[in-house]
Amino acid sequence: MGASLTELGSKLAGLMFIWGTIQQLFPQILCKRIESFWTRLEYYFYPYVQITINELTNGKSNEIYRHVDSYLGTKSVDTSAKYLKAEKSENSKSFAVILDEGEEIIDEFEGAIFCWRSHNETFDDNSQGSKKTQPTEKKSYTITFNKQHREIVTGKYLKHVIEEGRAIEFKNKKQRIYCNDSMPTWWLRLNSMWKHINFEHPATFDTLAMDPKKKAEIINDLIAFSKGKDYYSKVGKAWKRGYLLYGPPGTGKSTMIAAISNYLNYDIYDLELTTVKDNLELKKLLMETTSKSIIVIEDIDCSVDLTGKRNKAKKNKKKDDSDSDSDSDSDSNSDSDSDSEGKKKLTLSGLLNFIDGIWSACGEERIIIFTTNHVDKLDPALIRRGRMDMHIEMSYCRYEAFKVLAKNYLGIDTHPLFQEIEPLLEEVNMSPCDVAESLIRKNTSGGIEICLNNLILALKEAKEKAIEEAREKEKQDSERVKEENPKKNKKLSTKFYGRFKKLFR
Ligand SMILES: Nc1ncnc2c1ncn2[C@@H]1O[C@H](COP(=O)(O)OP(=O)(O)OP(=O)(O)O)[C@@H](O)[C@H]1O
Ligand SMILES: [Mg+2]
Repeated sequence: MGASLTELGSKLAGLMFIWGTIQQLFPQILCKRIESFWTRLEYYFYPYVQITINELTNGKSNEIYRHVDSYLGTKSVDTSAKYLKAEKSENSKSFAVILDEGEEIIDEFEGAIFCWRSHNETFDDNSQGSKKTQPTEKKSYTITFNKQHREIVTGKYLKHVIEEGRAIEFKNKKQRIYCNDSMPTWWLRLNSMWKHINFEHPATFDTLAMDPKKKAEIINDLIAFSKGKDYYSKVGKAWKRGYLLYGPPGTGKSTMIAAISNYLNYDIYDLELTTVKDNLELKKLLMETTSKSIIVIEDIDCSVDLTGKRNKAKKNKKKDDSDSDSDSDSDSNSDSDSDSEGKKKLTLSGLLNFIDGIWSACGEERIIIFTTNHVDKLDPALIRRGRMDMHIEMSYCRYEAFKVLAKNYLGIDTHPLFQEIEPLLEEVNMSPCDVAESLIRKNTSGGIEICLNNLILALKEAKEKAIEEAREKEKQDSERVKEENPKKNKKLSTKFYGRFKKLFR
């Protein structure tokens, strides 16, 4: 097809030359007649249409060109094209193979054939008005197809190419982690409120130690979310999802965020609430986040005092009207939002609006994650379902989670010492972080067995310590009860003594 098109092109160029000569020789009316006849002839004999996609339009980069580039990059590897180029951009994880100048690719879509050709013209540019001309490159792609497929191209095919290209770019793009910093106002007027670096955390769901059922549930939820564009628009909900990760220190909450980011290839916006001045700044920060991203607020219980004011408001309300119920929704919070000096500041209702207010729908496909060590300290409105859709408990390391760590750190699926470790892990509350610490010593101390024995020792010590602490606590509690209610205790003991006597009389 490519060769026939080239031949036809050169024949047409010849005919155009003849046409130019005719135009000079014959009067205008005759020329018009010949022109319309020529158009009909051309339409009959040359049934192809061509669309050009330039790299630059009006001096700016053309987004469609980039998507076509990515799309053809994947196609070019399994075609007969001989001259290909390998390129890697700064923001890409891997290199891309693209067509070299003049190469052709035949693509098929819904039974129609499309011929893509890459062009690279170099010309002397003196558009700046300077005497010296600059050699400038003009890159483009042309797509040639039979005119009967015009509707497929404009209706479906180009859309398909752009979407596929965009998906390839997204898959190859390097993830970034953004953080907000306190900056002077003049700086923020000129720059973004977020600073970023590339995110290269090695955590994945495979290396994350947790109950496999729970892990599968989370992965399925993430898949459903990332493919849920149509569903969310059908039910009329903003395309976002909230996850609350809670559990003791070292149980993998931050690691889970990295695993989610790597799984979905989303950027992370690590929101530091303590540097946010007020609700307006929070809103601006939200507006500067992009789609396909994770907004994270770590240790939300310690970030700012979001619960204090609310509790105060509740207490006052209770005082005024002891019968009335205290509502736990954001609306009830508005009174407590302005502080006593009337200054605007960051409030709980500001944060609630950030999560699911009307502004939260700017941008789409976003995940919001809160982490905390103390879930009970959080305001119920902040974590109610719909805001934090999935509550995930990151718990101490049990046997199933240990097996993942053993595989990661020691490269083993089973070992005779596992039999001894299993019951200990069910009894002892040890975080995956501490278990990993025993296993990571493999390189310095030698063998697998030594690592496992170290772990057994650590578990036994932790068990002893826990028993000791429980005993101590029991002792303290009973002493406190005795101190607090000596009379009551006396009464109770005489009462029980009386009954006891009755029973055994
Ligand atoms: N579930 C886990 N799976 C794999 N590694 C884990 C897990 N939990 C902890 N680790 C290891 O322990 C280290 C600390 O974990 P991480 O920072 O994710 O804990 P955290 O729950 O966020 O703790 P904190 O509450 O103190 O922020 C990590 O570097 C990771 O290697
Ligand atoms: Mg953490």
